[in-house]
Amino acid sequence: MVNGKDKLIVAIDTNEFDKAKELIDTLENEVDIFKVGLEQYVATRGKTVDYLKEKGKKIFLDLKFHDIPNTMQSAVRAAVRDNVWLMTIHVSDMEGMRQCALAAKEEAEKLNIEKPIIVGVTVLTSLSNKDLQDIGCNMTTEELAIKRAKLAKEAGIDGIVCSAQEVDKIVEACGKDFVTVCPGVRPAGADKGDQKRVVTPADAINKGAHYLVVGRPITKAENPAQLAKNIVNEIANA
Ligand SMILES: O=C(O)c1cc(=O)[nH]c(=O)n1[C@@H]1O[C@H](COP(=O)(O)O)[C@@H](O)[C@H]1O
Repeated sequence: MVNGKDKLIVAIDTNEFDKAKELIDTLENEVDIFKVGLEQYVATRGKTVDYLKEKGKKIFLDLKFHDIPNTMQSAVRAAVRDNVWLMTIHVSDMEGMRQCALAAKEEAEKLNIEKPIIVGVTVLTSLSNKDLQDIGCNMTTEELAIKRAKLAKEAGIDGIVCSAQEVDKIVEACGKDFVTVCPGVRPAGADKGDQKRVVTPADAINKGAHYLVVGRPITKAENPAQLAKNIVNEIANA
């Protein structure tokens, strides 16, 4: 039986530090891994990262770097120095991804600390096939996610972010040690919000996802700790 707490990542998407702190305190017994994303990081200038460190929690820094190779690798080095556990870049050109993978390794070795896991975002879970067509991409979300996962692996990135809808195909293509992080997770009957490719926690685990990212279903719940507990149990029983 898997430990649900090792698989659940809660996204603290709020633009106030006090609200983030309140959520972290409320969830501290149920959740070990928290995601600090763009909204929270920019609004609080990274203050939440410091608070999570004080609490001894694992930090997923989700800033989805995408830029020229030199800028990306330099930002990755800074994140390594901040000692985060996992971080995102976008699956982009091979040179950019290769430089990020190398930079993380070099910087961690220099500091003698554990290298953060680097994952590349394949196709956002808020996108559908039609959205891809609209921006000039004639592939399905699944085809593009698999293609990008293979590219990330070839470039030396540790894993990817994808919808659990396609995670089984990615595990098949890239192997079960290639880290898979799946947002767009919704307990049965929960509001989808802007997510289009959603999967329940149990189905995501059964399809091979290593980590599940859940935000609003927990953070907007009347009792976030209870919701987190339910999801942890659903993962463990999957
Ligand atoms: O990189 C991510 O974490 C991410 C990638 C993706 O494809 N889809 C996606 O929703 N996310 C993030 O996962 C979280 C999902 O939040 P909820 O939709 O509220 O559960 C948000 O913080 C998103 O920024």
